[in-house]
Amino acid sequence: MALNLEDYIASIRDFPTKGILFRDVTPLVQDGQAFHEAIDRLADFARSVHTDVVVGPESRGFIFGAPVAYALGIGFVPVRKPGKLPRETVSVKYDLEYGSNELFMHKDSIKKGQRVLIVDDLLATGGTAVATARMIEQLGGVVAGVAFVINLTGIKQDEALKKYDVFRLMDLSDQ
Ligand SMILES: O=P(O)(O)OC[C@H]1O[C@H](OP(=O)(O)OP(=O)(O)O)[C@H](O)[C@@H]1O
Ligand SMILES: Nc1ncnc2[nH]cnc12
Repeated sequence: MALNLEDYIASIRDFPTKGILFRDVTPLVQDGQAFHEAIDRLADFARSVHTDVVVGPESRGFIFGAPVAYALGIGFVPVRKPGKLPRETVSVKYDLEYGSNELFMHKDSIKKGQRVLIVDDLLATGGTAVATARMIEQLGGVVAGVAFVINLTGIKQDEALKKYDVFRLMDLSDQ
């Protein structure tokens, strides 16, 4: 029988700062059956959009992205924070609620025309996903879809996400 994956998410008030309700995926990952089911369902979506390669943003995107790529027998590309990738990169700066951030990918990580699935644990403002999509497109890739374990509701999400096929395993409120 299918598990209720929402039961495996911990919610922590005022972490990492006051006013944030942190949705923690570690109980899901710690449970073999729940983790397996989450990856299977993300992998089904990946197949349905004809994914050639999976891209995952550091660091929680690695936890879900790499097993999805493995399940399909395709490659995984990490999106990293500043100062981590050793070879030639592309990068995109994006705004956070307070301040800004920059993400990087290796220049040779995506081949022209490849269908790319972005996988991450959680969609909040969409800043990370949109910045990642921009880099993929800059490299000549096609964003086949964007897949999350959790979609946070009640938060203003980047309109630029609307043009993509967005899939999530569950909706959870930001409050
Ligand atoms: O939709 P957004 O507003 O961009 O927020 C979602 C992103 O924030 C979190 O990562 P974080 O940058 O905290 O890094 P971590 O995975 O290393 O904890 C989460 O794992 C997503 O990648
Ligand atoms: N509320 C939240 N819980 C967990 N990760 C997050 N990343 C951004 N917002 C988050």
